[in-house]
Amino acid sequence: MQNIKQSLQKHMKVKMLKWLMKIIVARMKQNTSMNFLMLQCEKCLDLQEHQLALKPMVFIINKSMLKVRVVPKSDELKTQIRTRLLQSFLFSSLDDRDLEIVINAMEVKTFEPSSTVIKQGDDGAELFLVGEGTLDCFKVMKKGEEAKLIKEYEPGDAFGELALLYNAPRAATIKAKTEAVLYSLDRDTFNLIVKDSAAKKREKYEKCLKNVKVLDSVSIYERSQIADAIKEQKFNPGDYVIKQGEIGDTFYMISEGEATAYKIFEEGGKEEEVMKYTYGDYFGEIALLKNEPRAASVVAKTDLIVMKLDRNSFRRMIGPLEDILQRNMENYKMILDS
Ligand SMILES: Nc1ncnc2c1ncn2[C@@H]1O[C@@H]2COP(=O)(O)O[C@H]2[C@H]1O
Repeated sequence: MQNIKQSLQKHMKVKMLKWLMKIIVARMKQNTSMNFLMLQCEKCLDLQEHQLALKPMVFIINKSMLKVRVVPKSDELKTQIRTRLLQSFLFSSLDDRDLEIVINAMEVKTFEPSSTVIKQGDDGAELFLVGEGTLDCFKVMKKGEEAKLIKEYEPGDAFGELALLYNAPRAATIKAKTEAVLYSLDRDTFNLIVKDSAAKKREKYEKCLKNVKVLDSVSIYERSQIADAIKEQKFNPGDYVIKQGEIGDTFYMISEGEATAYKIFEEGGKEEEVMKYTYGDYFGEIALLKNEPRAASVVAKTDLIVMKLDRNSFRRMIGPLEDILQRNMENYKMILDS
């Protein structure tokens, strides 16, 4: 208790400290949930003034009180887990401190080829991150039907998050295809560190992604995975999002505003408008599909917000839509030829 008090002292005034210590003691006595404690903190604190103090404070409380799970492991293993976590979309928005907690809590589990890791319909209490090996995901779409193979997992992919996010039974069956080394994360640590930000991100971007026409054929589940991988960027009118001739590593979808594409057709020539983009449109795919420099510039016409995917996410999420993208690329030619 003294430790908690000392750590908290660094972050807040005496009055607030007294109040917070009261809550902590009450929480200890009643075993109140962390969410309840957070709610009380948010209600009672003037967030404007104390927003900065809130995060370190909650972190300290979490660490001190929830006895954050630590599974002892070597530095080498920690580095291996970190590498995989950084490849995973689900964990992409965690800061270093949260990553450290997740790494500490993870447990290594190995599975023989053909063994079942998760069974559709079961209760689930852990999420898995693939360290090594590949796995298959099967789903029974309608009662009485055979399970269909819907997905393959490779190192850096995470699965088993739905049961934890939505307190639902396992939505699919996952079987090891090769020998698999998995890092399992327990429900409590997931709830504490990953759940809120992951759920908010999915909710926010799933809505915008529904308006991206090229993703019409993508399943609801795949759309939520794209949401995990998205990074957002804002531009002012006149800003260049993409410059013709540059190397490109990013795919863009517009969630707000408008943009215009310009192309210089011959050396020393002027930029000519070739395309207009609005809400739900995408651009930046040619450089990624063809491994060529940017074929045109794209400039923000209004205030612009884009959802970005990097090359790796694009390959894994949008790559299967290559046919549609190629067909759409033909449209550019038609516009330019007409
Ligand atoms: N189309 C899909 N529908 C539901 N779950 C899927 C699908 N594709 C992959 N999965 C994964 O399969 C996992 C099964 O366990 P969960 O329901 O906890 O979480 C699920 C997802 O991580």
